[in-house]
Amino acid sequence: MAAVVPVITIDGPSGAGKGTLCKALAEALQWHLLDSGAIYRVLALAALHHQVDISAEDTLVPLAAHLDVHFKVLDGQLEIVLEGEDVGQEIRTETVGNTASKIAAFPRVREALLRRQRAFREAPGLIADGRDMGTVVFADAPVKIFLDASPEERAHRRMRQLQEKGFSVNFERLLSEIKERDSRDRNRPVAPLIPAPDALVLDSTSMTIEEVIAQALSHSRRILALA
Ligand SMILES: Nc1ncnc2c1ncn2[C@@H]1O[C@H](COP(=O)(O)OP(=O)(O)O)[C@@H](O)[C@H]1O
Ligand SMILES: Nc1ccn([C@@H]2O[C@H](COP(=O)(O)OP(=O)(O)O)[C@@H](O)[C@H]2O)c(=O)n1
Repeated sequence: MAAVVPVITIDGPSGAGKGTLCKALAEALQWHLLDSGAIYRVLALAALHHQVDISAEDTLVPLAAHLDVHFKVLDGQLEIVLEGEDVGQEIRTETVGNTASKIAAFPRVREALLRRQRAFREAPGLIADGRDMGTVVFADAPVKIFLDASPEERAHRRMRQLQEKGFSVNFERLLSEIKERDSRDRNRPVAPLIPAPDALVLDSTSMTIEEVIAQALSHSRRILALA
């Protein structure tokens, strides 16, 4: 029987540091990486491009099922290609993030993206970044981490990150968007954002990136009995 490929799931709200932690874990362990939020963001962008009504689940489901998206690594950089176009930058705006959060509340949209996400599980292992990685998509994962931080800290982090990318941002608006998105992600009936019962919960509000990485790595190594 083929060995089950191990998965480390990292779930949590926007700006908690999931992407940063996942990249560091993937590099340290030389494992594959799934940014599931990018898939929801690409779907949101496709819906906006095609002027699909984002409140209509019936029209979003076929779009999700046939989404023409490819993830390519070029010169060590991840390219996200939607219908032949690199959309790596375009999907990072808060407008796209908010739209993603709205369409992610539809159960059949989530269902249509399940197989695509599970296909990332390849040897030697996968680091999976999202909201429902440990509760739904990879519920059998041996290592689950729920990364959190206060909304204010997350809004500060997001503001600095967006400013570095050249976007102009308003802190108060960002904070209220983060709170609105949190509430939608936590309160939806399907795959809500909650820690899996067997997840290690890390509150990174007062932790440096290095501390978060060190704790996550030692927890993972202990469970997976890695050197
Ligand atoms: N512990 C931390 N302390 C300070 N800044 C952090 C920390 N973790 C991540 N960041 C920064 O916060 C921003 C958001 O992190 P990111 O990994 O994109 O979050 P997420 O994927 O959860 O939305 C990035 O600019 C990142 O460098
Ligand atoms: N596994 C996932 C990943 C993202 N999402 C949705 O997609 C949106 C964008 O995800 P993201 O991970 O890129 O967001 P950030 O945490 O980077 O802001 C989230 O607000 C969620 O609503 C989800 O529902 N399930």
